[in-house]
Amino acid sequence: MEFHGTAKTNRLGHLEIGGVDTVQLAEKYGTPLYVYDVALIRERAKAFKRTFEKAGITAQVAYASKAFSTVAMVQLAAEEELSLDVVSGGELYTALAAGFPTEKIHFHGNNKSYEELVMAIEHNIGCVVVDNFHELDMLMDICKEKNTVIKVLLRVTPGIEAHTHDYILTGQEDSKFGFDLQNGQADEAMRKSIEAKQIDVLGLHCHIGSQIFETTGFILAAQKIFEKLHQWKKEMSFESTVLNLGGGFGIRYTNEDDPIPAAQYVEEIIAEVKKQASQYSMKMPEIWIEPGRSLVGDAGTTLYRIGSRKDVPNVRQYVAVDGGMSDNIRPALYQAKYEAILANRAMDKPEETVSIAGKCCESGDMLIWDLPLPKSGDQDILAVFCTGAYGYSMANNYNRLPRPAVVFLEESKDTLVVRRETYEDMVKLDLPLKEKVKS
Ligand SMILES: Cc1ncc(COP(=O)(O)O)c(C=O)c1O
Ligand SMILES: N[C@@H](CCCC[NH3+])C(=O)O
Repeated sequence: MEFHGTAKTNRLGHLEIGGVDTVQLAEKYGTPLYVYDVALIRERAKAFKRTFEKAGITAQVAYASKAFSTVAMVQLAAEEELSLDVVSGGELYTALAAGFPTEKIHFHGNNKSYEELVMAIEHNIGCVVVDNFHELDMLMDICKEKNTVIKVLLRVTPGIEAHTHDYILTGQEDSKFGFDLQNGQADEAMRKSIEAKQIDVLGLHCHIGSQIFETTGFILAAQKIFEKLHQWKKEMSFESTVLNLGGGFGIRYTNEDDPIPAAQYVEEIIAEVKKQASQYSMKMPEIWIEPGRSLVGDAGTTLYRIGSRKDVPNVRQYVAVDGGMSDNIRPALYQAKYEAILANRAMDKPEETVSIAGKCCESGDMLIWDLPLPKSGDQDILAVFCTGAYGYSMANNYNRLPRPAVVFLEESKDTLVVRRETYEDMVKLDLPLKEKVKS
């Protein structure tokens, strides 16, 4: 199996990441445990930025924090001079708590509340990505009341079916997101925004989906958007200064995945935008992108301790770990596939095929089906790779399982960035009906 980033086997035969022995980490912090290879996140961020710089394109690379939003991660994004995409008051609050520069925050979401919009405006965030008419009206009201102007992008739906799981498609016509580019909605939104004194339209946004392996969808989206921009230039004298083509760049979870390098997505997008701008004699817009998964996905690994085993003769060996769909819901939600090894016996060859079960009370709580592993037993440490995106951020307390801690690894140092939830945390929001029931 191909390791990601700084992951390797050390002289004890253990999996090491960022120069730190993961077996020692499991001892020190307990399991399940999310660990991140910080150098790999930095490398991914630099690769995106470098590609724009090399091409001489003014750009913003906004980290889509929904992939993994914590104060430390947002601070890391700031260190790497990324912008930040937030999609809720909670993500915005996290960014503010991290001290992220507010002018580089972009606020997304298909149902932002009045309170969330007020929060965004009061903190002078960089721009709001407007999704629908309801939001546009609220924004105008709030700005009128506060006598201010808000910079916006209009999110458009270009009518493109990217090749990915149905649940993570967003650019198709029948989508809950954005103004439809073809049925007149986007035209109306643009007209309304241009007329409103409180709205400063920087340009358009579009996000076609997630875990996408080819550039065709991005190219098509750019073409459709430019067709529309050309029309708006003639009809409304509108020229876009920004074109945000979203995120969605795919990563390799298993050998079945064959993504192109980040730089290639960006190079092909730049080439198409240049071509379109020149074809319509329009100014080259700034290009913004919003990678989430491709910045943090393969930098994350989850460490579990193996517990019970169940043999279904001639059918399957179930091997259970101390986490599951509560810390990684992706296999249950999208039939997502992962690779894993035994962190404490990283050199051992596979001897059997087992299926990794979680500990939640659901038959569907299976993390990996048919995984080749060395003969494993109680207390072995299973390392599941590529859990850095939409793992911690989609974690939950089903069965009142406390969410795992998160540790950053870099230059042989481990730093706890999210502490493990405790049983006390599990009941801290509960309000009792009475004093403890006496037995
Ligand atoms: C609007 C928007 N931008 C960016 C992203 C990030 O996507 P990904 O993590 O696939 O890069 C998403 C999630 O799909 C999204 O909805
Ligand atoms: N949460 C999804 C991706 C959705 C991204 C947000 N639009 C995943 O784990 O793949």
